[in-house]
Amino acid sequence: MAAIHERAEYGIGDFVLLHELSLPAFMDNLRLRFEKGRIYTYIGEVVVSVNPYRPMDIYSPSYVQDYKDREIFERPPHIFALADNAHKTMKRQARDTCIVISGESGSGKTEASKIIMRYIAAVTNVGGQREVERVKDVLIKSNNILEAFGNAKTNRNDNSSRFGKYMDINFDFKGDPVGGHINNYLLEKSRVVHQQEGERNFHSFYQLLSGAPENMINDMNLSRDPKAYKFVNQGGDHKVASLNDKQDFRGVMDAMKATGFSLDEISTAWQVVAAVIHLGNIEFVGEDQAAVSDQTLSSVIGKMLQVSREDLEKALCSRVIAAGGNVVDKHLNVPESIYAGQAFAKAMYERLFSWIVGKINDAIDPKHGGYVGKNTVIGVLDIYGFEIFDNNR
Ligand SMILES: Nc1ncnc2c1ncn2[C@@H]1O[C@H](COP(=O)(O)OP(=O)(O)OP(=O)(O)O)[C@@H](O)[C@H]1O
Repeated sequence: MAAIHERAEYGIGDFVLLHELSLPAFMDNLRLRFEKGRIYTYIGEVVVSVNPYRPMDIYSPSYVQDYKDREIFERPPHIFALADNAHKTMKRQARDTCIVISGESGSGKTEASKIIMRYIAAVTNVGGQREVERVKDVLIKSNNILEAFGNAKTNRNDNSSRFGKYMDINFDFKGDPVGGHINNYLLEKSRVVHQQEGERNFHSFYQLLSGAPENMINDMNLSRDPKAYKFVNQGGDHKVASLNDKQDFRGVMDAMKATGFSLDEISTAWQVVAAVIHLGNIEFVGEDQAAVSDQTLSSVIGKMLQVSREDLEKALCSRVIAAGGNVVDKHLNVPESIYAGQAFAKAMYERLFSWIVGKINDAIDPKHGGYVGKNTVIGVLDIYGFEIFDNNR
């Protein structure tokens, strides 16, 4: 049992063995263990994890070896044991397994899912097959891309996932990863046009502004200062000490290339981000019939989206109505056009995100590497945490 491997001073390693089953006893044990640097505690086969908010030297290769092919209660509580158990069960019983990670925002769910993936990557493919290495590489690198476009700084977490993720990793009969699939759901698209005090838009916007090379910035008619753009400056200070947007931009570019995005596709993705940034600054004039006030700006956005200025303005300032078999364009007034612009920005960004996830899925589709045999999956559900907003949109 877990307790055998840890001295009493570290508290009880499995809550099932607590002498008294009460909330205070539970919390006292959790606190004691945390103070002694033990962030993981079991409740049977469930792992309770307390976010240390500091790097811990407990994920190195020697720890991987300590947990590899062991039974869950053989070693002190660790998320590696859970990952190993899922992998072993799947292999031994040829049965699909699922790991559910839940907790409030900032509690460490996404980090936990990455630790699980890195553990699985470390203990598989002893044979060194190239395709398995490629799949593992894409699975790990795709996190950079997903986080750039789907994570944001919130008041609770500098790198908060603003979408839910369910990821399947497919394994062959030997237990080596041969592919995967990511289901994303409920991207918080309202953030594209509105951020609360102290929060930011998705990282991608700031990464583009600070990391893109000069010629790209010029081609997109951008200035580097987020304060110049309404959709990215509502939360106040855009600098986040724990993030390096410039460096992260390069990381995302590398990850996109490694995942199989063509240069053209990468450029298109950033152009959509630039178009959204510019869209926030569009203003409208007019009484009943709104018109875009700065046509130079609508030309720039049109260029990013490869549509004419006229078509873009029409999309923002009118809507199509079908009545009695007739289809007519109805002019919008200024508030309606502002609303249309915001809806357009949100829809475009959401589609961009889904398209990116689709591209990653193409790259890790088991059939991509020619795998046709039977496979089993480990599913990892990382569902975003609960928060209380001033305004729940
Ligand atoms: N095991 C860990 N070791 C060290 N630091 C950690 C660990 N887990 C989480 N952290 C720290 O806590 C931060 C928040 O964790 P994470 O983003 O995983 O939370 P989350 O539960 O996924 O939040 P959200 O629901 O907002 O996405 C991380 O950026 C990291 O700094």
